[in-house]
Amino acid sequence: MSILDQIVADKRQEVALKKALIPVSQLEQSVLFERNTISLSKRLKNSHSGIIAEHKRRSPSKSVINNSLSVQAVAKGYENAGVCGISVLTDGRYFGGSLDDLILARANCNLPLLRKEFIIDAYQILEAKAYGADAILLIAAILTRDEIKQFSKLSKQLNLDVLLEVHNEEELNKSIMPSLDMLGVNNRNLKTFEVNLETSKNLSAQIPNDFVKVSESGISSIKAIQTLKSYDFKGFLIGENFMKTDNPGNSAAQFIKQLEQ
Ligand SMILES: O=C(O)c1ccccc1NCC(=O)[C@H](O)[C@H](O)COP(=O)(O)O
Repeated sequence: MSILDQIVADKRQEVALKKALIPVSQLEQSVLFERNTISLSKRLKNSHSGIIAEHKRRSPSKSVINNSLSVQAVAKGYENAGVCGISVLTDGRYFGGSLDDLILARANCNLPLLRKEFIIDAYQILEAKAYGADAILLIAAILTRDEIKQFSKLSKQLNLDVLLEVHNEEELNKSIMPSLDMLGVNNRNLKTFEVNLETSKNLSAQIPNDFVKVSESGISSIKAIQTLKSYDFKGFLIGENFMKTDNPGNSAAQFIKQLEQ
């Protein structure tokens, strides 16, 4: 079984348990459920840097990245740096994240927040809204076309932006539909963890221009962003490169300063 299959199997158990413990009616009573969301895709369209900075403590490919910082400090640091949005990993078992991280990030910044999660059930989209997200991630590798349609339509009803993630042409072809806002190309193969920025470059021309193009994973240089921009990418999702430092906000600020020069 690949690690991705294992993550999804664990996620199904976790979601079943949560649904039994916290009913949808309770999620809908959250004060954040009625909040006006901020569109990440619109911000990216109008941004020069296009940086979506990630809060990431650890990962299956790198184990520990940074366990010593508070999500509050990281979110404030990223906001001060001028990033476009923040991605908050909420998976606990493999990434050391939680929904508490999402709500704490929400309380400490006014940026669009992406709930970075392995979404396999509509319940998790309601959770995202209840805990302060503005956007959700859908991963084509773990969903059928019908699920992508159902989940993205629900997200639009809740005013959440949708970032659909693909890694190859087959996933892209099965996924294209009007209820998506952003098309993300993950440079990391989630089955082997191999990272290659050529993946974004090779898929770009096949992504219709109606979608904001986002390149994800393995981005660690200004040169890489400049090259990806020439392939029409407007968003750049960066986790480890910022989080491995003592001050992710400062690292993001330096990055953005160099991009603006
Ligand atoms: O990061 C991993 O090792 C990983 C493994 C299995 C599934 C997903 C994984 N990462 C999620 C992400 O998409 C990244 O955190 C995100 O794109 C940022 O990547 P990076 O800048 O390389 O930290």
